[in-house]
Amino acid sequence: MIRVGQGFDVHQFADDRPLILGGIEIPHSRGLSGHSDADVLLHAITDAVLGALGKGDIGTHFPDTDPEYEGADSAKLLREVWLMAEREGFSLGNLDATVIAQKPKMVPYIQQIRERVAGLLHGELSNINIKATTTEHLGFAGREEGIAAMAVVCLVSPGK
Ligand SMILES: Nc1ccn([C@@H]2O[C@H](COP(=O)(O)O)[C@@H](O)[C@H]2O)c(=O)n1
Ligand SMILES: C[C@@]1(CO)OP(=O)(O)OP(=O)(O)OC[C@H]1O
Repeated sequence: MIRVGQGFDVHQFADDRPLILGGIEIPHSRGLSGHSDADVLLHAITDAVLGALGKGDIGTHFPDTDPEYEGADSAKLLREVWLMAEREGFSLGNLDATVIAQKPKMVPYIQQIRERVAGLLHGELSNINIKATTTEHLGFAGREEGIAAMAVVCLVSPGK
């Protein structure tokens, strides 16, 4: 069986926060605001996995009104969701994600993020593509007000 899901998320920049993207800390003058660590890329991937499973979205499973998730490590949230997928017999077919950010330059960190995501999803590097684009200074990302991320995930399970 093959299941496909997509995810999209946005977080606003905030001073005095580390920038966590794809489960790693990226050197930058500002981080992102959020109830959790605000890892916008892992949130998009988490939503894509939940979408593929037909199980709602990240806010339903981990409400931003629940103090348990205040400052949460988004890698742990993704691991929890990925365990649901594995329990249903799925493994990663492939994942493709895009970070939409005017800054910082993501290219130097893409490989490290791929390795981190591969570890979280028990996937092979060759099945995990992470890329980045600016918006040519247009819109909220272009004005460096925030970062967006989108992800598409394909899950596969043997049989049918
Ligand atoms: N935050 C970003 C944005 C883009 N890149 C890399 O630059 C390339 C060109 O971006 P454009 O938005 O001008 O098309 C893009 O393909 C990425 O390789 C980046 O590293 N970090
Ligand atoms: C991750 C959660 C939970 O801490 O909070 P945020 O970091 O605010 O992220 P968002 O993508 O707005 O929604 C999902 C959440 O409920």
